[in-house]
Amino acid sequence: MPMKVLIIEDSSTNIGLLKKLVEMAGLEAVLTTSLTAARHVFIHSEPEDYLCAIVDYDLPDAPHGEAIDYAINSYIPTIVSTGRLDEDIRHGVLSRDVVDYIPKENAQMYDYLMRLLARLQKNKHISVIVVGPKRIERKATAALLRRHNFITFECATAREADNLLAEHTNVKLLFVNSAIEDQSATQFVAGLRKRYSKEELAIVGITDDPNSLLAARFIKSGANDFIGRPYCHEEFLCRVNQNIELIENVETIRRTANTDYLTGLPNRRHFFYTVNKYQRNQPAHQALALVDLDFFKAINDTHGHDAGDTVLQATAKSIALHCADFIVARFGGEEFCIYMPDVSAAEAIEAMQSLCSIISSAPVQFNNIELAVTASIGLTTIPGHNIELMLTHADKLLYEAKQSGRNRVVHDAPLTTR
Ligand SMILES: Nc1nc2c(ncn2[C@@H]2O[C@H](COP(=O)(O)OP(=O)(O)OP(=O)(O)O)[C@@H](O)[C@H]2O)c(=O)[nH]1
Repeated sequence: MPMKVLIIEDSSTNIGLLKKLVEMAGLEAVLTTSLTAARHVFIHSEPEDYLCAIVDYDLPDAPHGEAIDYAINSYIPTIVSTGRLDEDIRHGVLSRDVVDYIPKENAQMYDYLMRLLARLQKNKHISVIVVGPKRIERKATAALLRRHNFITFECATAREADNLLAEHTNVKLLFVNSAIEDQSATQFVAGLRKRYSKEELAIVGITDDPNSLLAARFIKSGANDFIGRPYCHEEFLCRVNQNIELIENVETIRRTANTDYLTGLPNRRHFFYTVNKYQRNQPAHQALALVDLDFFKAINDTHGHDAGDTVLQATAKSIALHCADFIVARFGGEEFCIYMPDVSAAEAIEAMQSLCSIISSAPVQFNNIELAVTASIGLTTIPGHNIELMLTHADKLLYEAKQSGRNRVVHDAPLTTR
């Protein structure tokens, strides 16, 4: 079920626009036109059902931001929309615990709102650690982050921060105060940088003395960024988002570079990288299979290239599902590769024979036509071979499978294991 967004807005034009934006973000818009109506709707709800509220600053029954207080006190992260933005209103908005504000007059701001909604959804899965000697300051920073839906952890020392990092895998951002007590903050940052790259973990240094040289020292020690206290909330948010987005962009580039565009399976490059990592541990058992669709050219020639693509996607799905414990990749064309670490020859033979049957017994649907598909599989199970040698062997066995009639597995396991 999609999460909800509570909209409290009295202008019918804006309410329609906000509804559309919220729905475009894959969320459910709950529309109310006054504070009274919002109270009525929300009384039957749980705060957990709501991703956030978008609240008009100035409503007929709440002219001074009272609806904002209502949403915040109901534990819903609150975004304020406002038609006027003089210094008084800006101060009135930012003195409350809001996520952000959007001035209504600017069309660009709706684009900003879309990004904010996406950000709030993603942040629910991102952890941030705040390290600093003073409890009250840590709590204030963590509260600011929680407003944006981040999962937060706080600690006083570098040692505790190390433990938190070891315990939690989805930490993407770490704030460290320059005055931590058990280690110099810059040494701590330099140590972290040996273990976590800038694209894995963003580190932001904090100092109470913005005029010190600490900013440069933090950055030179490997911090991604630096911020002085007391924070300007808007600057704080911009820096948090910028650092998280950088990490996400690198993740996207990495994922794209490692993935086959048509099937979504890992590509050849990623396959080699992963298998090499496994082989460093010299597994006692290992097997490798090359899976090649039979007469695939005929499917393209008879039904068109889109039909061929659909068959490749369906086959990739079957392989991924059936070989979830193995490392699989699309090698190119109609050829897939499966590396099976720590499985005996007998288990590998059984897994590949069953894959072969699964492919041949499930014709692929394309434009109301059933396309029969079969695959030939070359499987090598000889221990101790490196990946290149395994591929050469599997390729020869695949050739034998094709020559001896297709739709079969040919392997090199000794007779005793069969
Ligand atoms: N639709 C589609 N076709 C592709 C793609 N990549 C390669 N092909 C086609 O796959 C076909 C492979 O043909 P062949 O190498 O002759 O293999 P085959 O017809 O399966 O014959 P055997 O392997 O001997 O059973 C070629 O026609 C390629 O153009 C792709 O991404 N999509």
